[in-house]
Amino acid sequence: MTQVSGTQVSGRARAPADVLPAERRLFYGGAFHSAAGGGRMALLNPATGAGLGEVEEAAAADVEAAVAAAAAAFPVWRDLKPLERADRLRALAAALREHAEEFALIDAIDCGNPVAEMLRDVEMGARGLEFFAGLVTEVKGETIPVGPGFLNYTLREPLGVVARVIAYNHPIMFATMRCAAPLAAGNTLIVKPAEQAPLSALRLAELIRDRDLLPPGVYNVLTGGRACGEALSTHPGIARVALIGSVPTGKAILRAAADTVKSVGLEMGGKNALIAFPDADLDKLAAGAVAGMNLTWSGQSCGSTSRVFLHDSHHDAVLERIVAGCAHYRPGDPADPATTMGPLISRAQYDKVLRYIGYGREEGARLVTGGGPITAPGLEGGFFVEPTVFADVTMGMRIAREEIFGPVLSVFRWRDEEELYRQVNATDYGLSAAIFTRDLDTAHRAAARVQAGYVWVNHAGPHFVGVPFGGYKQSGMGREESIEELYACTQVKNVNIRF
Ligand SMILES: NC(=O)c1ccc[n+]([C@@H]2O[C@H](COP(=O)([O-])OP(=O)(O)OC[C@H]3O[C@@H](n4cnc5c(N)ncnc54)[C@H](O)[C@@H]3O)[C@@H](O)[C@H]2O)c1
Repeated sequence: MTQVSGTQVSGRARAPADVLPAERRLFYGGAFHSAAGGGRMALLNPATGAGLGEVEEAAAADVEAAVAAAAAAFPVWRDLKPLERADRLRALAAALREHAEEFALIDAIDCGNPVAEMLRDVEMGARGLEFFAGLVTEVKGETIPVGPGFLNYTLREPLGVVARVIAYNHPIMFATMRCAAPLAAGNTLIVKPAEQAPLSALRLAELIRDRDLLPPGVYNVLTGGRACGEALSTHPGIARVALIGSVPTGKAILRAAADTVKSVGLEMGGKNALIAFPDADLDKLAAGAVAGMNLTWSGQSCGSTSRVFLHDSHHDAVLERIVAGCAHYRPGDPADPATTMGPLISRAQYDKVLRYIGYGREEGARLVTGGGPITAPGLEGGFFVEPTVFADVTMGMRIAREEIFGPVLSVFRWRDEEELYRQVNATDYGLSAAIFTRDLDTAHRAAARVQAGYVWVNHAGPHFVGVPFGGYKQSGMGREESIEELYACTQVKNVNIRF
């Protein structure tokens, strides 16, 4: 196991203190400010349990000040020529790439995801900014024939101040790619990073300020917890609140936003199914089942295919290969480029995952591999749990129905296709699904039957910039990473002229 001491990227040794941002205050109106109530939140390195200092905690008064700053910047940003807005977003993407190693390392230390993967997140962030920069001229209207003597047209206008409340599992990617659409549409933004991993968003704010990348007040960062998220969701000066987070949080935001009738976007959890048909290529299927679990970040992905439905004809052979595939992950210091599996984010998440492993055992699932913490040298203080696979899982069990958000895979055995769909769709979630078959008819038939917003055939896991991502049922409202997200950050005005 890698000793958890100094950190390195590309062979250059750096101490964590050198890379973590010094600025821990709230960022709004182009400057850093101390939290009005003096609140602070402690941060931990989840791989070691070591402290990473504190960040300030925004309370209602800080939300008030940030909303005022974002509202003041709105007309400036809205009225910038669209192509100039696009230039600013592209410059932000370029700055992100210039600092890719730094951002990846900050996230590795702060959220525990391995640095090699976080470099990909930075690249996704930059690509997302560039993608939406390219769409600025799509914030456009249309003409509608209403009869002679009239001209009827629509305009798409930005909403105003948008709040972005985000989860901890891809901090810099969510603070960039998933913030690009509101900015491209001409809105100003308040980002509330996850309380567990806010440092890369603060470093981004520093960069925006130091390099004058965006006008003051356009991109604001409020570190804080639930109270800050709640204040953003209820504030009358915020026109839209968009969440990446859990279903309970999404429901709370939906309720909180009702009084001010805000636009709401929700990207929430999943209990996603991978369906294996008898004709699937067994090696690719097993590799897909392992890849779909996102074990690199300990399964902490909304899209993880944490329910695998293997056909009776290949069940045992594939299960064996899945277990072998899980063994290839190398837990270690997330700042080491050779590490391929990071820890869970926190003690609370670690306890939750172990609790669910307990439920699996108690409810009669068969533990095939894993099932406990990883206690290798150098990782004692970290929140590592073994890749865990349960077989003989049935829909009555909690591990079959509830999102664990950890490295726990539930394997089902199926024989009857109708019963398969019944079980696949028997959850309140509907984010993603994966289908493995060599037959096109089967692939299309299954894709039509699964109640999920994002479907992979013969692979599992990747996202594609420009492709609508979002959930059916309680997994979400709206679609992101695509032009649909841009439209969701606008409102349509209709103008009817009589000559
Ligand atoms: N669909 C997606 O794109 C996507 C991506 C990543 C994670 N997720 C989901 O996120 C969850 C894991 O992340 P988490 O544990 O950080 O989620 P969480 O819901 O606990 O927290 C997400 C964010 O919401 C804030 N928050 C919490 N309570 C709030 C409230 N009442 N009002 C306003 N804001 C509030 C948190 O401070 C945090 O910033 C999982 O369910 C996962 O599936 C979804």
